Parts: sequence; C-alpha cells; structure tokens
Amino acid sequence: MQPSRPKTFPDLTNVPPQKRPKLATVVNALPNPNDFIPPPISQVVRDDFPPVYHEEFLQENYDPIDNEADPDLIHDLEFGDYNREGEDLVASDGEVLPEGPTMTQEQRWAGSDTLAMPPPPLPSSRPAFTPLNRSDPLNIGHPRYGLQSALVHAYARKGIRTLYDWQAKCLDLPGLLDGSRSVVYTAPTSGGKTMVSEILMLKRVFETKSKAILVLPFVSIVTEKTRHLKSLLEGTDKVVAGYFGGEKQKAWDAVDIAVCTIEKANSLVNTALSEGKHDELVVLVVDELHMLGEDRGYIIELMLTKLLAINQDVQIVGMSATLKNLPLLAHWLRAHAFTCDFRPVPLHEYIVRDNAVFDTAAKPVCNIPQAEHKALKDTSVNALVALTLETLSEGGSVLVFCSARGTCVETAKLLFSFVPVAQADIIEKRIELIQQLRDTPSGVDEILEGCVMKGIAYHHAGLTTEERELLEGAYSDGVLKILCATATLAAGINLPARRVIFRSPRMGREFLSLASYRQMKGRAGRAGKDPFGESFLCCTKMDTAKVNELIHAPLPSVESCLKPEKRGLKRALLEVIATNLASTESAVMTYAQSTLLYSTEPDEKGMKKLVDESLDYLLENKLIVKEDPDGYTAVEKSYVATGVGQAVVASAMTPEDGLFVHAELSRGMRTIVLDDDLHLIYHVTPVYAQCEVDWGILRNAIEDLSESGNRIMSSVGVSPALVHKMAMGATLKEDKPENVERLRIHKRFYAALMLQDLINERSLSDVAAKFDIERGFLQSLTNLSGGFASMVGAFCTKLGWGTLAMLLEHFRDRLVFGVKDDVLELAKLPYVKSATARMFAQNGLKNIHLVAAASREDIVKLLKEMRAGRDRRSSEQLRLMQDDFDKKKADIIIDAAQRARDIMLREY
Ligand SMILES: Nc1ncnc2c1ncn2[C@@H]1O[C@H](COP(=O)(O)OP(=O)(O)OP(=O)(O)O)[C@@H](O)[C@H]1O
Repeated sequence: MQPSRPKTFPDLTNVPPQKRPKLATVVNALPNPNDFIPPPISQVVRDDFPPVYHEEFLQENYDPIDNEADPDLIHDLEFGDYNREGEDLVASDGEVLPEGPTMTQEQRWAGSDTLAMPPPPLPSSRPAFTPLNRSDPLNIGHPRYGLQSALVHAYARKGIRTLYDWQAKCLDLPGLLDGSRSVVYTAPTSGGKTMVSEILMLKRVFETKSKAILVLPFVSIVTEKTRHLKSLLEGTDKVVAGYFGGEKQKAWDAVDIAVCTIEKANSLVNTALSEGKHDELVVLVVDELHMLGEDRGYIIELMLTKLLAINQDVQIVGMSATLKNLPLLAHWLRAHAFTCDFRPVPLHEYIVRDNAVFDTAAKPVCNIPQAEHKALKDTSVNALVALTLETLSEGGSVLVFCSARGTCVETAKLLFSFVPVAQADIIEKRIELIQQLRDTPSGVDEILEGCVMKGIAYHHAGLTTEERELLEGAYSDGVLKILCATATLAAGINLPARRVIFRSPRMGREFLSLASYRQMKGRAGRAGKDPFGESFLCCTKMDTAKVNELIHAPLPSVESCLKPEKRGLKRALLEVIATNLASTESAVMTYAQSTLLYSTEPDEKGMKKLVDESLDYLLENKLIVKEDPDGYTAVEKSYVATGVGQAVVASAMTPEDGLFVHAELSRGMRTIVLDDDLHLIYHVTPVYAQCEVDWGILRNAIEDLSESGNRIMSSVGVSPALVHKMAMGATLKEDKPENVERLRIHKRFYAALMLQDLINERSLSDVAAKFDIERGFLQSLTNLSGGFASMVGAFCTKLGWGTLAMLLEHFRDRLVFGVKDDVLELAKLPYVKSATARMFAQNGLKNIHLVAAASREDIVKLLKEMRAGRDRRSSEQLRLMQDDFDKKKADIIIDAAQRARDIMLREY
C-alpha cells in the first residue's frame, strides 16, 4: 500500500542535521505525480558529515539588524560594548545571553572545517544583543578602518558587523590601511575577499577624496557590484558608476568609484594618463587576478604595468581564489602576499559513479539505491534525482551544472517529473515570475514556464539578459529552488546553492578545466543560510582517472600573456607611446621591464628583441612614427603615435582590429550609401563577434536586398558568387591572409543583416528564427554592437571624422533599444521596450511630452492591449495581479517621462 503523503515538502530548514529524517523517509513522504518512490539510500550521506556548527556561524547569521527601523539597534551598533575576546554577550536590555561554543583563534584561522561540535539549538526568537564594540579590531566600525557610520550601518544591514580573523589580519599588514603598500591575496570562494578590498577602497576614497577603480571580469558582475556599492554609499557624497559595453559612460571627473570591466578600466587609465589626471587615482582593485593568465587578462597586465611604470602612489589590490604563484605576483606588483584557506561555510566534495558516492580520497561514503522507475534506469540520472530531492526536502537549493544548453533544458524537464508541487504562497510568487517572464520582449518559452511552477529553471547563454536576470533574482529569493545551468552561471554573478551537482565532468566537448571546476563547486554553501555546502561530481568509470587528476590537480601558475606566442607587446607599446608614458627607446624598454613577463623571465636580451619586433610592426603599419632628435637636446630618437595609432588606443581596439576598421572606414567614406541604414550598421557591427555564417540563409537574405542594399554589399566587398558557392557546400580555407579577410567581411555583413532587422523593430524571436540562432546570442550581439559603436565613434572622433562619429553614435542608441528613429526617446522609458514604444506612438503618444501629460488610465489601457494575446493563456488570478502591476508600471512610466521632459526643457 502507498504511504499517505503530505501535500508539500516538510520544511526542515531549522531542523538540525541529525534530527532530520533520512532521505528514504523524506522521499517516501513526497507527493509524486509519477508514482515514483526511490528506494532508501542504504547509508545516508548526511550521517557521514560532521555536524559543523560553530559560534561564528550562528552569530554572523543570526541577524537582528533585519529590522532596519529599530532605533535601539542602531544605538547598539554605535555604542554597544560586546567584547569578542571572552566577555558575555549582552542583550540590548542588559540581559546576559548564554555563550555558545566558541572557537579558539587558531581554529578560526585554520578554517571551520577543523571544528566539529554538536549544534547548539537555534533559538526561535532571540533578543537583539549588542554585537559591536568600536575598540575591537574585528569590529568594522573600528576607527582604523575609516568607515563612516552610514557605511557601518549599511554593512550591518547586510549581515556584516565583524571581520573574520583573516580579514583583520590581512588588513593589518604594514602599509595597507594607509595605502602605502599594495597587496595580493587569496582565499577560497566565498571566503570574504571582497570585504577586504572594499574596506581598503572606501577608506582611501573617503580620506583622500580621490578616486578608485574596481576591475571585474564580466558585465553581469559589474552591474551587480555597482548596485551593491550604490546602495552602500547611499546618503554619502560619493558617486559610483558602472563602466561596461555599450553603456554611455559617465564622465570620470564626476565619479569617485568606477566599477569597470577589464577593457573599460584600461581605457580609463589610458584617458587619465593622456590627460595627466592619473594622480587622482589612489586605489585600483582587481578581482579574479588569476585572469592575468587568460585570454583577456593581458589587458590587466598592460594596465598594471602602466601604473607600476609611472611610480605613482596607486595602491593595487589583487585577489583571487585560485592563485598559485602568489609570491611572484607580489614581487611584480611590489605588494604584500597574503593567503588563507578559511571558508565560512565548509565545503564537502564527492564523486558519484554508478550510484556509489566517494569522497576525494576515493573512500566509499554511501550508495544511492537504484530506483525502478524506467526514466531513472541510467545510474547518473538516478543519482541526480535522488540527490536533488534530498536537498529540496531539507529546504535547500540545488545548482545542476550541465555540459551544454540542450542538457540544461533536458535536465530541467527530467526533474520536473519528480519534483512535487509546492505550497500556495510560493506558487503565487512563481506565477508572478512567469508573468514577468512573459512581459520580457521575447516572451517566455513554454517549457520554462512549466518548470518555473515547480521551482525549476534552466540558465544558459541562449536566454536573453532579461530572462536570466529574472531567473537569477528568483533563485536568490528562494522562489526557484533548482537551476540547471552551464558554466556561464558560475563565472557570472554569485548564486550559491546548498548542493552543487555536476551532471558530467565535461563542459561542451571539453573535459572540465581546473579553474571552472573550482569556481563551480565553490558555489556550494550559501553564507548565512547553510551550515555547509556539498558538491557532487557525477562521472562514469571511463572518466575515473581524469576525474581523479582533476580533483587533485595543483593550481596552475599564472603566466604572462604578453609572450610573443600569445599576445605579444604590440598593443602594450602602442598604448604607452600614445599616452605619452614612454617615447624614447630606453623609456619603452623600462616599461617593458615592468611587465609580469619580464618579472617572470628577466632576460634583457630576449626582451629587447621582443620590443624591437613590436616597434617595427607598429612603424610598418604606420601606427607610430619615429621622430629624429632636434640635434641640440635630444640624444635619442623618440616615437610618436600617428593619428590612426591614437585612434586605436582611444577606441580600445587591438592594433589588428584597429587597422582593419580603419581600412574599412576609409573605403566606406569614399562610397558611403546613406539611403539605407545597412551601410552604417555594417560599420558598427563588431569585428570580433563570433558569428557563424549559415551560407544558405545569407544567400536568401542577399537575394532579398534592395537596390541600395546591393550597392552596399558590393561596396563592403561581399561577393554573391562566393556566398552561392559556400551555400552549395564549398569551403574557404583560412590559410591565406586574403581569405581570412574575405571571411571576416562576410561574417560581419551577415551579423549586420541581423542587426538591421532588429533596429527596424522586428522582434528578437522573429530575427532569431530567421537566422536560426538563439535569442540570447542575438541579444548579446546587439549589446556587443552597442559597445563597438562607441568604440568606432571614439576612433572616428580621434581621427577628426566628427560627422561620421555622430552618425555612428546615433546608431548605438538605436541598436541598444532596437527601434527606428521616431520612437527612440520613448523606448528609453522604463518598461517601454521597442514594441510598446511603437504601440504608444500608434495610439497618439508620439513623444515624451505626450506621455508625460497622459493619465494613468491611458497608459494602463495601452499596456493591457500590449499583452492581450498573452493574457489568453493566463489564469484569472494572474490577470488580476497583472492589472495591479500595470498601474504601478504606468505611474513609473509617466514619472520618468515627466522627468525627461523637465530635463529637455531645462536644456532647451
Ligand atoms: N566578516 C564577514 N562577516 C559576515 N559575512 C561576511 C563577512 N565577510 C564576507 N561576508 C559574506 O560572505 C559572503 C561571501 O563573501 P565574498 O563575496 O566577499 O567572498 P569572496 O571570497 O569574494 O567570494 P568569491 O570568490 O565567490 O568572489 C558574502 O555574502 C559576504 O557578505
């Protein structure tokens, strides 16, 4: 007989691990549409885990400051006298609270993994005790950290009141807090590295009234961090701005903290150098410093080398979770090296093979019983489902890393069959999420919609930015419990999970790299929510040896990418010459000797040869010229950047891309066709977009071109004969430079055709279908083009081609908003995407002034009409919620239009 089952999962979040029911009990108690009851796991994994709870965990995570308005609490923060070094915990009302188990300093230092003790019960309600003492060096309000009260409170609201011991020790290194020494440090993922850099950065910015740059690897992290710092600094006079991609850049003069992608940070440093404003920069923080050794990382090396070469007092703060040759990097950056292996949430790592679970020493831990359900015959699928359900039953969340986008969708669908329906309150939030997904420009996929109802989603680069942001937010808020994702998720924003499961040790066709594996498994364990995190790597027998190698591999040393076989020195030297940092041969050589490359291999002769070869390339391609000494004072010839060389640096292109763009623009200027957008679109289509041409589709597209389209095609060098041949199956080998160039032009033209459709207001989904690509790819192409349009604009401005620069800049906006000229301003309003802007215009709201004067009812009516088709699929409940939401949206739209109108009137 089937056991009677409750309708929902039991909520086990606050139940200590040993008191939780074993997996078998939990799973058997689940409602299951498919009558699936996995047999009991013979030995529950949980039993083997030391229940690691400790005082620090409880204190850091019990957050009395959740209640922002509590005046007593604010008082306590400022005047409290809780002494961490042994005194009692004193409640705000004077009551002395019992002490939990404490860690010795050594235990804290060694990391919490070493501490195993029974968990003290979590009190259901606990009075706010005074956790801070301004004379305690661990207290973030201690004067040595120079944080203003507003900042201390802001951190406290985020749950950070005291520093971890390692953070305080690191900050205590000589010269760090006064900014006179640089530092590079490592700590495991989620170890709290960011806090150290933030204290250093904020202290200096407030004390010196100078600027800081924070360098992060991806746009998503730049936006997340910009938001975080803005909320932290709210109410102070400091301005934070994000610099990335196609965004219009805020003038650096008006900004105190610039949060940048690597490329943008380098551009800011170049601008500061050429304008002689580099002394305004006091701190430069580089997160993920190990990226120095990766493809884009050479720009980090160029940037840091420039700062080292000017001998300015810029404090460099570099951090990473995966750095092996720390001393070498510290030596190069004239910095302290600091390392620690503390992780506030311990991580347990396992390998799963044929339903057997092993620890990293290959010791068997437990067996996952094989279910009889036919969908679970494959042992890796069986393990995936059992491991996922167990964590769900405990109220935890799961990240399932999959090797490809298709596998993400398949995995989500598979889990959908076995995950039960949740409680009503969370269902409501999921319905809201679905509605928001439906409201995105491309709507929501039906599979995703179904999965979301059960708290499952997939996440990969094929989704649009809006979709990904909504899913990420819902996952962080606990509305979604399972994310099936590709590696892009781990590399992007921080979305931790109780349990991380790797469906296989492969990403795409490649075996997992050590760096990716570390980053992905590091997502296990949510600080403040989980007592520990777990990572399960599923593999087959065939993979055993390679998996073993992976989990025991030492970290690779970071190497310079300026080696001649990698990036070389061309861009580096062009930048220092164009920014007047070095002009003579000896100065260029001094700069080259400040690189990581030279620091790693101090071979003067080898470096001289490399410098000479690079200078020859720059001279040959007329990016620099050699000026003779004046015969009186100068003893050395000096190098000067030509107009094109200056333009390449100002636009932040590589010399190769810059030369290509220059050649194309010069040709284009002679034959420019202005009766069709396509020509200008072609020039803002990124030369580096990874766009594979479907030659059959290209052939069809060029057959449909207008007469002016045909002129543009031949003007840029697209050959219909070649397209036809390729569509018939011919190949063009990239073994000759002219073939490489021809392919590059055809790829660029193909991408330009996609962009042309978008700015003529065809929907993302339609264009993606026409060119048979994913919507996410298409969207990232538009974002890249927005960024590239700004680069080409800067290029033209530097060359004095002002009119062309203006035309291209205008296209930047049209690309970003995907609209024709007449509704561009409308599309910039919040919640008004291209289709809504067009709908407004067609219904008489043709400009900002008219929207500003419109009534809430007018706007609500139009918004309702916009989603009329989609509403047919919605339930009554959902429609009512949507009506409410429309009213809020209408108010925001009108308010934004009124503000935009006022600015326009003022400027006029
Ligand atoms: N002293 C502290 N007290 C309490 N929480 C902290 C403290 N320091 C950091 N945290 C919290 O720990 C979590 C992880 O910290 P953080 O993001 O700084 O780690 P990280 O080492 O930079 O991780 P990653 O390698 O993933 O970037 C964050 O939620 C942060 O707010």
